[in-house]
Amino acid sequence: MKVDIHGLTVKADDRNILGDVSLTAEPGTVTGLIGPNGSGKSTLLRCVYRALRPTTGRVLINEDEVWRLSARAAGQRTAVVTQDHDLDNSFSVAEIVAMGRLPHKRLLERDTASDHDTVHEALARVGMAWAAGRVFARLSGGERQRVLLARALAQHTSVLLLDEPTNHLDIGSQLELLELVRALDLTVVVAIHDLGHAVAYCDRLALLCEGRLRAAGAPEEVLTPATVAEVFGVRSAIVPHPLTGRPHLVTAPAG
Ligand SMILES: Nc1ncnc2c1ncn2[C@@H]1O[C@H](COP(=O)(O)OP(=O)(O)OP(=O)(O)O)[C@@H](O)[C@H]1O
Repeated sequence: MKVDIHGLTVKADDRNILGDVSLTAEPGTVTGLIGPNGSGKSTLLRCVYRALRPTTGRVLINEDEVWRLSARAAGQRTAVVTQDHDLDNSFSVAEIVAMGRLPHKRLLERDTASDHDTVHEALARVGMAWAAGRVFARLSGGERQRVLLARALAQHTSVLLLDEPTNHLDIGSQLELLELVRALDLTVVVAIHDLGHAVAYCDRLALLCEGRLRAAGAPEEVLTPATVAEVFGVRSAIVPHPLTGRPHLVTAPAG
């Protein structure tokens, strides 16, 4: 499913925290949202997953405006992994992941054998099958992050939104998660700080700066040395990675 963002503006405290942002994420691609702290990445994602109504503008998922969909219909299309979660401390990991099945179930419908299979497949996919019976709140930050990704995968949506998914993860787990996300064949929109990861793992990038879309397109078109210097204040170059041959962004302090 395609995600179409048209003229999104969000005003708060008399200022535009997003100003007239338009962007399309095509099916089967990974779109990276990049930009300095406070540039509006999370706000943009929140508008897509209906946590925030924009002041003006629209978000369409497969031609349907998200606020015209029921919460259930929206949950069948879009899954999200964010940094802030407010989950009851006593839930087990399997119970947390099973929540991903809720948009597909009727009120008070019990979990089926197929739901259990989906939960365990999703946990296995993120390397957390061993933790199914553990208490979610007692996991490490990185383990919790992987469980929340499993919950999103168990939701079986076409669109996956990720807000800083590699936070808390060690470098091996970061690369594993990014490889997994890239192989999913979903419409993925991911807010990501690490520009090296953004270049290596995203098909397209959207660079936000003070709530405005500064540039969008292929990573090499967006992260030119001039743009990186202007927006982030560092020198940069995109070079072939010595180990993988993939494009790789290297940075150095401004000279
Ligand atoms: N509800 C709100 N009321 C007022 N200002 C807000 C609100 N939500 C976000 N902001 C402000 O909007 C700006 C954009 O915030 P947002 O969290 O979208 O940025 P971000 O690019 O995700 O930042 P970071 O990289 O630091 O996570 C920030 O200046 C933030 O303080």
